[in-house]
Amino acid sequence: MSISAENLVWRVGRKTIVDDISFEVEPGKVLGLLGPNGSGKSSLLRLLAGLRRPASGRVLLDGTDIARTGRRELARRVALVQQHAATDVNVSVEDVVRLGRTPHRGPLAAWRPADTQAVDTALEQVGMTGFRREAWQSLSGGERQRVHIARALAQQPRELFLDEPTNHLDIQHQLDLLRLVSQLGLTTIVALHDLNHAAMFCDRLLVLHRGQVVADGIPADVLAPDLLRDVFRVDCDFLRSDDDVLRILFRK
Ligand SMILES: Nc1ncnc2c1ncn2[C@@H]1O[C@H](COP(=O)(O)OP(=O)(O)OP(=O)(O)O)[C@@H](O)[C@H]1O
Repeated sequence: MSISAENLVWRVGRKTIVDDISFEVEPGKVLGLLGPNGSGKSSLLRLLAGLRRPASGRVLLDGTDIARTGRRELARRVALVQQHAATDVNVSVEDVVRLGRTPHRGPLAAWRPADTQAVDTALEQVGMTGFRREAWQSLSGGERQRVHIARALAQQPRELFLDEPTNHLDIQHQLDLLRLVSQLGLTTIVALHDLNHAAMFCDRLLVLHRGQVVADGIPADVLAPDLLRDVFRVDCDFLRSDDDVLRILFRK
């Protein structure tokens, strides 16, 4: 397994936000994290990336507990793009993406051709090469989102965690981004709200409700009418497209 969570629990005060969550992701697969607002998706991603310590349970990367992995080593291996990721003003797009190289470089190490290559490739992958000299603060919300993803890709992680990466993007860029993510070959965990996108681009889905896993499986099994009614409070019909992908039609 690339990454696994074992009985993860995270609390704030007396409130249990992540409640005994376990799952595994095979190398190179895309796991979609679904759930209503406040169900614990972002909290779980932060635990997986080592930004929060679980109250109990553990996160394993190739069988090693991340609590025993150094911060730098972890940063070379996993990248998290958070919602509303902030970046300092007065920097260029390229500067932001170059930050992704930090875990790979020593404190006084010279910038290497491999670093330039990683930055160039990452900008290209998200379609932002033409913006590299632009000021960060001049970008639209969607462009900023793509640059943050480029920074994560420049990190050249093996595990990529994305928290609602499409939420500022127009429909073309939403589809481009999810297509890119699904083709990278990285072990990816992506929190999404669009259930159709989850069905199109994820190998597996994990559905959270009130901090617990209520479904785990392939999209065709997980996205069932009962689950959508009970967890998301919506009624819907299902179709199969010509390319055999599930399509959810929401009722008015
Ligand atoms: N640091 C914190 N302190 C207090 N409560 C928190 C903290 N972080 C998260 N929570 C609470 O935990 C619950 C889950 O939040 P989380 O952001 O993980 O959910 P989510 O599924 O990502 O939601 P959304 O879809 O709205 O982004 C929410 O009720 C939130 O208010």
